Amino acid sequence: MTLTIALSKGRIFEETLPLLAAAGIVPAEDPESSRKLIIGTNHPDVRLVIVRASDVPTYVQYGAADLGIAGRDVLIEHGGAGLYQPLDLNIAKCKMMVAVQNGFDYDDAVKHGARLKVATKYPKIAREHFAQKGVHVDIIKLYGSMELAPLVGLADAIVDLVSTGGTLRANNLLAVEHILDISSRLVVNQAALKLKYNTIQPVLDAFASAVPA
Ligand SMILES: Nc1ncnc2c1ncn2[C@@H]1O[C@H](COP(=O)(O)OP(=O)(O)OP(=O)(O)O)[C@@H](O)[C@H]1O
Ligand SMILES: O=P(O)(O)OC[C@H]1O[C@H](OP(=O)(O)OP(=O)(O)O)[C@H](O)[C@@H]1O
Repeated sequence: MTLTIALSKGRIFEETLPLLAAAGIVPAEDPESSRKLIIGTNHPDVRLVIVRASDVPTYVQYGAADLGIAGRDVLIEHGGAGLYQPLDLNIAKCKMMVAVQNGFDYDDAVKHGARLKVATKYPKIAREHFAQKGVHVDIIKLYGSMELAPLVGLADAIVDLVSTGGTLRANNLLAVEHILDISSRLVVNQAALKLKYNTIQPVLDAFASAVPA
């Protein structure tokens, strides 16, 4: 029975290679250098489909892929319908933070009930966070490079992923609030798990045994 695994290029693909290896799966090509979107493996019945990170849940939800790996950020924004999420893989770790330009008094703005303009690729997470704090916000949806928004007056604050903090520092920004710890999870199509149980379960077990500390 064919098994299709949805992955994104870059850090998730790189950090998934050891997990695939634990399941005895070795990709036939490197998606960084190949333009192919369907990549075979050493198993004739296992293939990888290479999609945008934020599209992984959609491919798995509709059964176009049986399994996928996606960040918690992406899964929250997607909503998780039709997905079984059995395993935190502890890869692609980072934090979802609120950041502002150095010199912007975030605490004071919050204390005085200012209405904040918040630029983000993660509107659901941002909306929920500020609703919990009781802060009024206008969410400005962006698709990348959120760090630019406060520098050019598009927003007062951003909600974005932070790992080393290097991108914030390079752009004169400061993290002012931690929202969530993020890592990537294995997602499985709920129908596929039942129909292909004998194929999928050993892969889940192998991944579970290889999750980094
Ligand atoms: N700097 C980082 N360090 C560690 N993990 C990260 C970092 N940035 C993002 N991630 C995690 O890795 C996942 C994939 O990130 P990646 O940069 O490959 O895709 P993207 O550019 O965010 O997505 P898309 O292509 O859909 O816009 C993110 O969803 C997040 O969970
Ligand atoms: O704290 P740091 O270690 O600097 O990492 C944070 C950066 O990493 C992510 O971007 P990424 O590198 O994935 O680029 P992208 O926005 O093109 O996806 C994220 O959107 C931040 O900009």
